[in-house]
Amino acid sequence: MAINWFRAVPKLRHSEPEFIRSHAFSLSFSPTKRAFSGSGRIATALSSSSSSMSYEKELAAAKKAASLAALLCQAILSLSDFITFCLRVDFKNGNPEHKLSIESASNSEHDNVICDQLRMQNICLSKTHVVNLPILLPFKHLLDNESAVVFVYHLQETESLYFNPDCSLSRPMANQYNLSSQVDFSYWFSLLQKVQKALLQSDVHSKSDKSPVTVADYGSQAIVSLVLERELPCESFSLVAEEDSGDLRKESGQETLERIKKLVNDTLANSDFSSVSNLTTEDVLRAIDNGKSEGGSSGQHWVLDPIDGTKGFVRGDQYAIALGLLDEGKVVLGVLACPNLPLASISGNNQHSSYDKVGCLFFATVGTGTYMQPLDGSYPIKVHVSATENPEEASFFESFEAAHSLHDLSSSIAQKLGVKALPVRIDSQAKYGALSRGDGAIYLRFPHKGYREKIWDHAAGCIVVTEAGGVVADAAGNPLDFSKGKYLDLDTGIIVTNQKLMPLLLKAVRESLEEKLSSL
Ligand SMILES: Nc1ncnc2c1ncn2[C@@H]1O[C@H](COP(=O)(O)O)[C@@H](O)[C@H]1OP(=O)(O)O
Ligand SMILES: [Mg+2]
Repeated sequence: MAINWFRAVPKLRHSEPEFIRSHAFSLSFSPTKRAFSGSGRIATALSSSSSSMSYEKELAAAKKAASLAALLCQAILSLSDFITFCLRVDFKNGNPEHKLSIESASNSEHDNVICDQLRMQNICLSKTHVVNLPILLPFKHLLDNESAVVFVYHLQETESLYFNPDCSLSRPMANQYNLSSQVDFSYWFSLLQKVQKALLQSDVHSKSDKSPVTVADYGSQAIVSLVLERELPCESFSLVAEEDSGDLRKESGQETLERIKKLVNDTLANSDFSSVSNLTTEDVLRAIDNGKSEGGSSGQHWVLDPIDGTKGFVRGDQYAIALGLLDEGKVVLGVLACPNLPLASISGNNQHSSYDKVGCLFFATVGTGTYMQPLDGSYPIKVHVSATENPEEASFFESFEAAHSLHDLSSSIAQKLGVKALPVRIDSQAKYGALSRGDGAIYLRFPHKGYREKIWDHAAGCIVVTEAGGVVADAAGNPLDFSKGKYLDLDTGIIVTNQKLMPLLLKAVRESLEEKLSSL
């Protein structure tokens, strides 16, 4: 039995009559489900928060926009004519120069170029072969590197093979294929040597303008921009976003633009925005270019990363659609859609989860806490950062990509703190989401010298963590300043943890940075 809780029209900052009518809602509490439910567009948000109504309208629009963009990205990932195969060889020696990455689209020039090159090497590599190819080779001999990771993709299947310096395979791959380090890799060694030669000879590792990530990036930005504009009609709508339409307006961008238009229209047609789904290419370009704002310290600015963690997206791992709202230079609202993030904990200590349910939406408004909602639309729950005071129990997150953050420095900091667990390496602001629900207790990010952090890479994540009780700071302990335009003014790194661990973490960071400096 559901108890009728109340029926109300929320107090609004902007009081358009039409808006008020459409946002009247009813809210009920079900003792059996122990949850609120409701009708009306912001009932879900209200069921989880009643203390501050000021950003409800924006939050509802942002959740909708991010969820739709996530849907678009997932749809793109599942399109068979986009990702027929992708072979990526990533040398884990911390040197970004040593990367070899192929993205390919069916019947595209890339497929043909790769296959031609391989044929010249007497390797007949059809798409099926690529998919079934268990690339088991000792990269150590091949490239004289410490270790290597090879990813083979086909549609949504992703297999990650970890090779250790002794040529053995790391789990779970070894288990999956029932292999041991005694397996003779010599055949694969010679095959892959040829594959590598072919790949290096072919000029295919430039980003294709038809690559799924390009289409998803632009498509996601167009959708978020359209939904926000539609839901929040306001003269001073301002969006600071990563992409602009420059390349799409060129002759060479026309085919990609058509694909984006179709995917955006299809996504909108299947949503409650079906009335906006007949967009022309000009509409799409205009929506993308809405994101040209520079941000700053006055007024309101939406901040969007349409696909944060593009490397993870291509690899089939973690990525996020990250949307924040700045009000007078402060982040007041954040939504993170993480389509591949398991609902269960991904902490280094969680050995048991099968991760069969994925897709999380994290959202927070200032002063009301952080909520996590499965992307399938079921009820949100309030989340909190880990309460641990003991660094030995704390597992920590860092970038998957060694090129994005100094793994050695994180390892030195973790060692000083006495952290026992291995680092959890995942892409994108999904790290902030996972941290906000206590999967791990620390996030360390130390980009290589010269890299400038952008506001869209941290705005949403920052409020999601702080509203869950965490602290986000630069390496000196200062809060991040989002009021300076597109960039964060940082020259060190970003550290995140709970309030109790922050003093210890800051001390370890300071000592490790000093050691690093003195060793130069
Ligand atoms: N050299 C770099 N150093 C640090 N971060 C980078 C670098 N290059 C790109 N990024 C950005 O880091 C973010 C992903 O970080 P993480 O390693 O945590 O997944 C992305 O926003 C990515 O940009 P982009 O969004 O353009 O791919
Ligand atoms: Mg990003």
